[in-house]
Amino acid sequence: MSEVGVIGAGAVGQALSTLLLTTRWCESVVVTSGSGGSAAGLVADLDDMREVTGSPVRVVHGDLERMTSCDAVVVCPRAEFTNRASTDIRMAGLAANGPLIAAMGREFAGYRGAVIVVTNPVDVMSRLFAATSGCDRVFGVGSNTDTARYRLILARLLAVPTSAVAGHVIGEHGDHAVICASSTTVNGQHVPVPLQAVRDELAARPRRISSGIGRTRCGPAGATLAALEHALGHTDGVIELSAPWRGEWLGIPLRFTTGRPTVCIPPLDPGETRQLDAAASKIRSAYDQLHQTIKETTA
Ligand SMILES: NC(=O)c1ccc[n+]([C@@H]2O[C@H](COP(=O)([O-])OP(=O)(O)OC[C@H]3O[C@@H](n4cnc5c(N)ncnc54)[C@H](O)[C@@H]3O)[C@@H](O)[C@H]2O)c1
Repeated sequence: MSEVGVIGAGAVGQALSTLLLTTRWCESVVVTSGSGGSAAGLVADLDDMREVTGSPVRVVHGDLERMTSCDAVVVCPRAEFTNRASTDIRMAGLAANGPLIAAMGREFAGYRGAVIVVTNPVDVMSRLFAATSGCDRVFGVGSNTDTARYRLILARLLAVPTSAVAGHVIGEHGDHAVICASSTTVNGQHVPVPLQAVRDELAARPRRISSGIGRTRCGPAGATLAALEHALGHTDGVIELSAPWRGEWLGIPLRFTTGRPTVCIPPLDPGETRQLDAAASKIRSAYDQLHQTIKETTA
């Protein structure tokens, strides 16, 4: 049994806490939010759900210090800003969310649990949290949602069940996502992937969700739950998460065995290799720029 901390009681934090209550593998969920009001509201709402469903999972409101005794912490706050970007939408959160995540990371210095970062741009924020906290079990959620969407889209385009499709989306959780088409199989056979159609739908899907229900929440919450289950050793298997690799941070497949990850990059063709290099370089330069700004403003 374990205790999970959720930092941020917005769309993702709410959907994730609900999932944690219904999946029932943890003992308690500790929730915190910026003003405290949303966390208190969420705790009361979940208490009601707990009573109705008979879930054994306790939900409590706690501060960041309380979180450091949790087995795992999910970092999903969002700083106040208006996102007016029409491309590279997730990267638009860099300047607003960076100082918030850096400050939070410092609060977790010496923390030994697993940290799952959701806040965008997630590949940069995961690296920032790892650098400021010194924690060595930090993973970012994003490429696993992209991979799930890829499998759904390809299955629909090829009229096969999703279970027949094996493939990954890696790199940036954003405009520089790399579709590993050359290693994708359907029923174990390599297939031609209609790349443009897949890319168009991968870009359209989050927009459709946000314009319909305000924010993406259920997919990312599911992806975060899966990341927690792998990082805490409840599930073994491969999952695409943002993690360090060859001096860079980006979404890559990790094979977890009892909570321990090993990198398992699929074979890439030359075009995919170039795309992955471009994603790594974009994430690195965004991180370097942010790191410099934070250093100057905290000096
Ligand atoms: N990586 C992914 O796959 C993925 C998917 C969806 C959303 N996201 C990102 O996750 C973040 C959260 O998204 P959301 O839709 O839940 O946002 P939201 O605006 O609905 O909720 C944000 C929450 O953060 C809280 N918060 C603000 N400052 C805080 C602080 N200092 N301490 C604790 N909590 C604080 C707010 O009170 C609010 O409860 C965003 O950056 C979003 O872009 C990432």
